[in-house]
Amino acid sequence: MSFRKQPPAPARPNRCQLFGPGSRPELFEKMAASAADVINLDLEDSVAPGDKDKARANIIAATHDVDWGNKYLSVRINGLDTPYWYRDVIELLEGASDRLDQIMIPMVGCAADIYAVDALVTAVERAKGRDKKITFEVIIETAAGIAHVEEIAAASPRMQGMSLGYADFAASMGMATTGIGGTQENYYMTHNGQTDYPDPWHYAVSAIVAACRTHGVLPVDGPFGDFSDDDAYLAHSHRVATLGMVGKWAIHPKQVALANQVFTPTPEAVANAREILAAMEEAQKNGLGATTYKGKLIDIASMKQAEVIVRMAELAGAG
Ligand SMILES: CC(C)(COP(=O)(O)OP(=O)(O)OC[C@H]1O[C@@H](n2cnc3c(N)ncnc32)[C@H](O)[C@@H]1OP(=O)(O)O)[C@@H](O)C(=O)NCCC(=O)NCCSC(=O)C[C@H](O)C(=O)O
Ligand SMILES: [Mg+2]
Repeated sequence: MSFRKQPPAPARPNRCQLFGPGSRPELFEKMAASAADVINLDLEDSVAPGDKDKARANIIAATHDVDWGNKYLSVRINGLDTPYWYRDVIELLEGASDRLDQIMIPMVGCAADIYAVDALVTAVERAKGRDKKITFEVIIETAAGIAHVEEIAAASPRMQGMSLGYADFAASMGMATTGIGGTQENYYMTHNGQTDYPDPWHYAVSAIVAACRTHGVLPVDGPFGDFSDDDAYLAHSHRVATLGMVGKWAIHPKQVALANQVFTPTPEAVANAREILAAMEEAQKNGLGATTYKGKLIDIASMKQAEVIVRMAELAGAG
């Protein structure tokens, strides 16, 4: 491994991020009562242009009036190409309580976008004497965002999370689909009469995971639009969990349990991981760097893989 050790990601559960429009305050208590680890109150695309000011006021009030328990509370501001984002930042940081944990920045295309928001956030925090430093999550959802994904992951010490935004990403890349995540009807292969549907998002997911793991940021999967299809949500979530993502958005409350199911290691997976660690500990006592477990090779790298599973379970309170 490089002499530069890979920094750990933030040690907090992030299995599911439940979204809700700031223009629908009647949902806030329901979101707070959900099993989601993270709450994303939205000022961007789920809020109509005419409702931005009212949504902002609703969210600021909710940071004072709603009991969010131990959830990580995040607010998605508007993109830097809009006339709203600077008011979102200023009014949130001048008016929200210190229950606010994070600002989510959409449509990020380069490190300078993060620099701009960081400068404004830092100034208002200082002006208002806010001791609790706001963290950042970004959404990678444009061609520029994926092209510059690593500089974005490294752009600020506030960076804690990075999500893939499927709808805007597909539009920005010029993809011939209106699907939001999952396999796509026209992205298929045929051979000897057999048709398979590979994953059209694999490159973006892997690029985000690599950038995040290099810089100690949580890689998170964004929305899955068809909330009537649980099986497809689960399949998509298992794919991105296998590739290294730690959680997924829920755009409807019924998706929360599905995300928690996928991103909480099963008792069997945790037991298996712990047995691998025990087998390697025994091997190393006998001066061995590699041994077999259930008839397969395990070595020091297997310990690191097992530690990922155990750590995920511990963060989810299932360790
Ligand atoms: C998708 C929805 C518009 C559906 O709303 P609605 O029709 O009201 O839902 P239901 O009637 O099925 O509601 C059933 C019960 O659940 C409550 N509910 C609904 N939504 C939520 C929620 N988000 N959190 C908590 N509770 C919720 C209803 O009140 C009902 O409760 P009850 O009557 O007591 O049984 C709506 O779910 C919604 O707006 N979801 C969030 C959409 C959103 O935030 N979108 C932005 C993120 S995705 C995105 O922006 C794309 C991304 O950037 C990209 O580019 O890919
Ligand atoms: Mg988007």
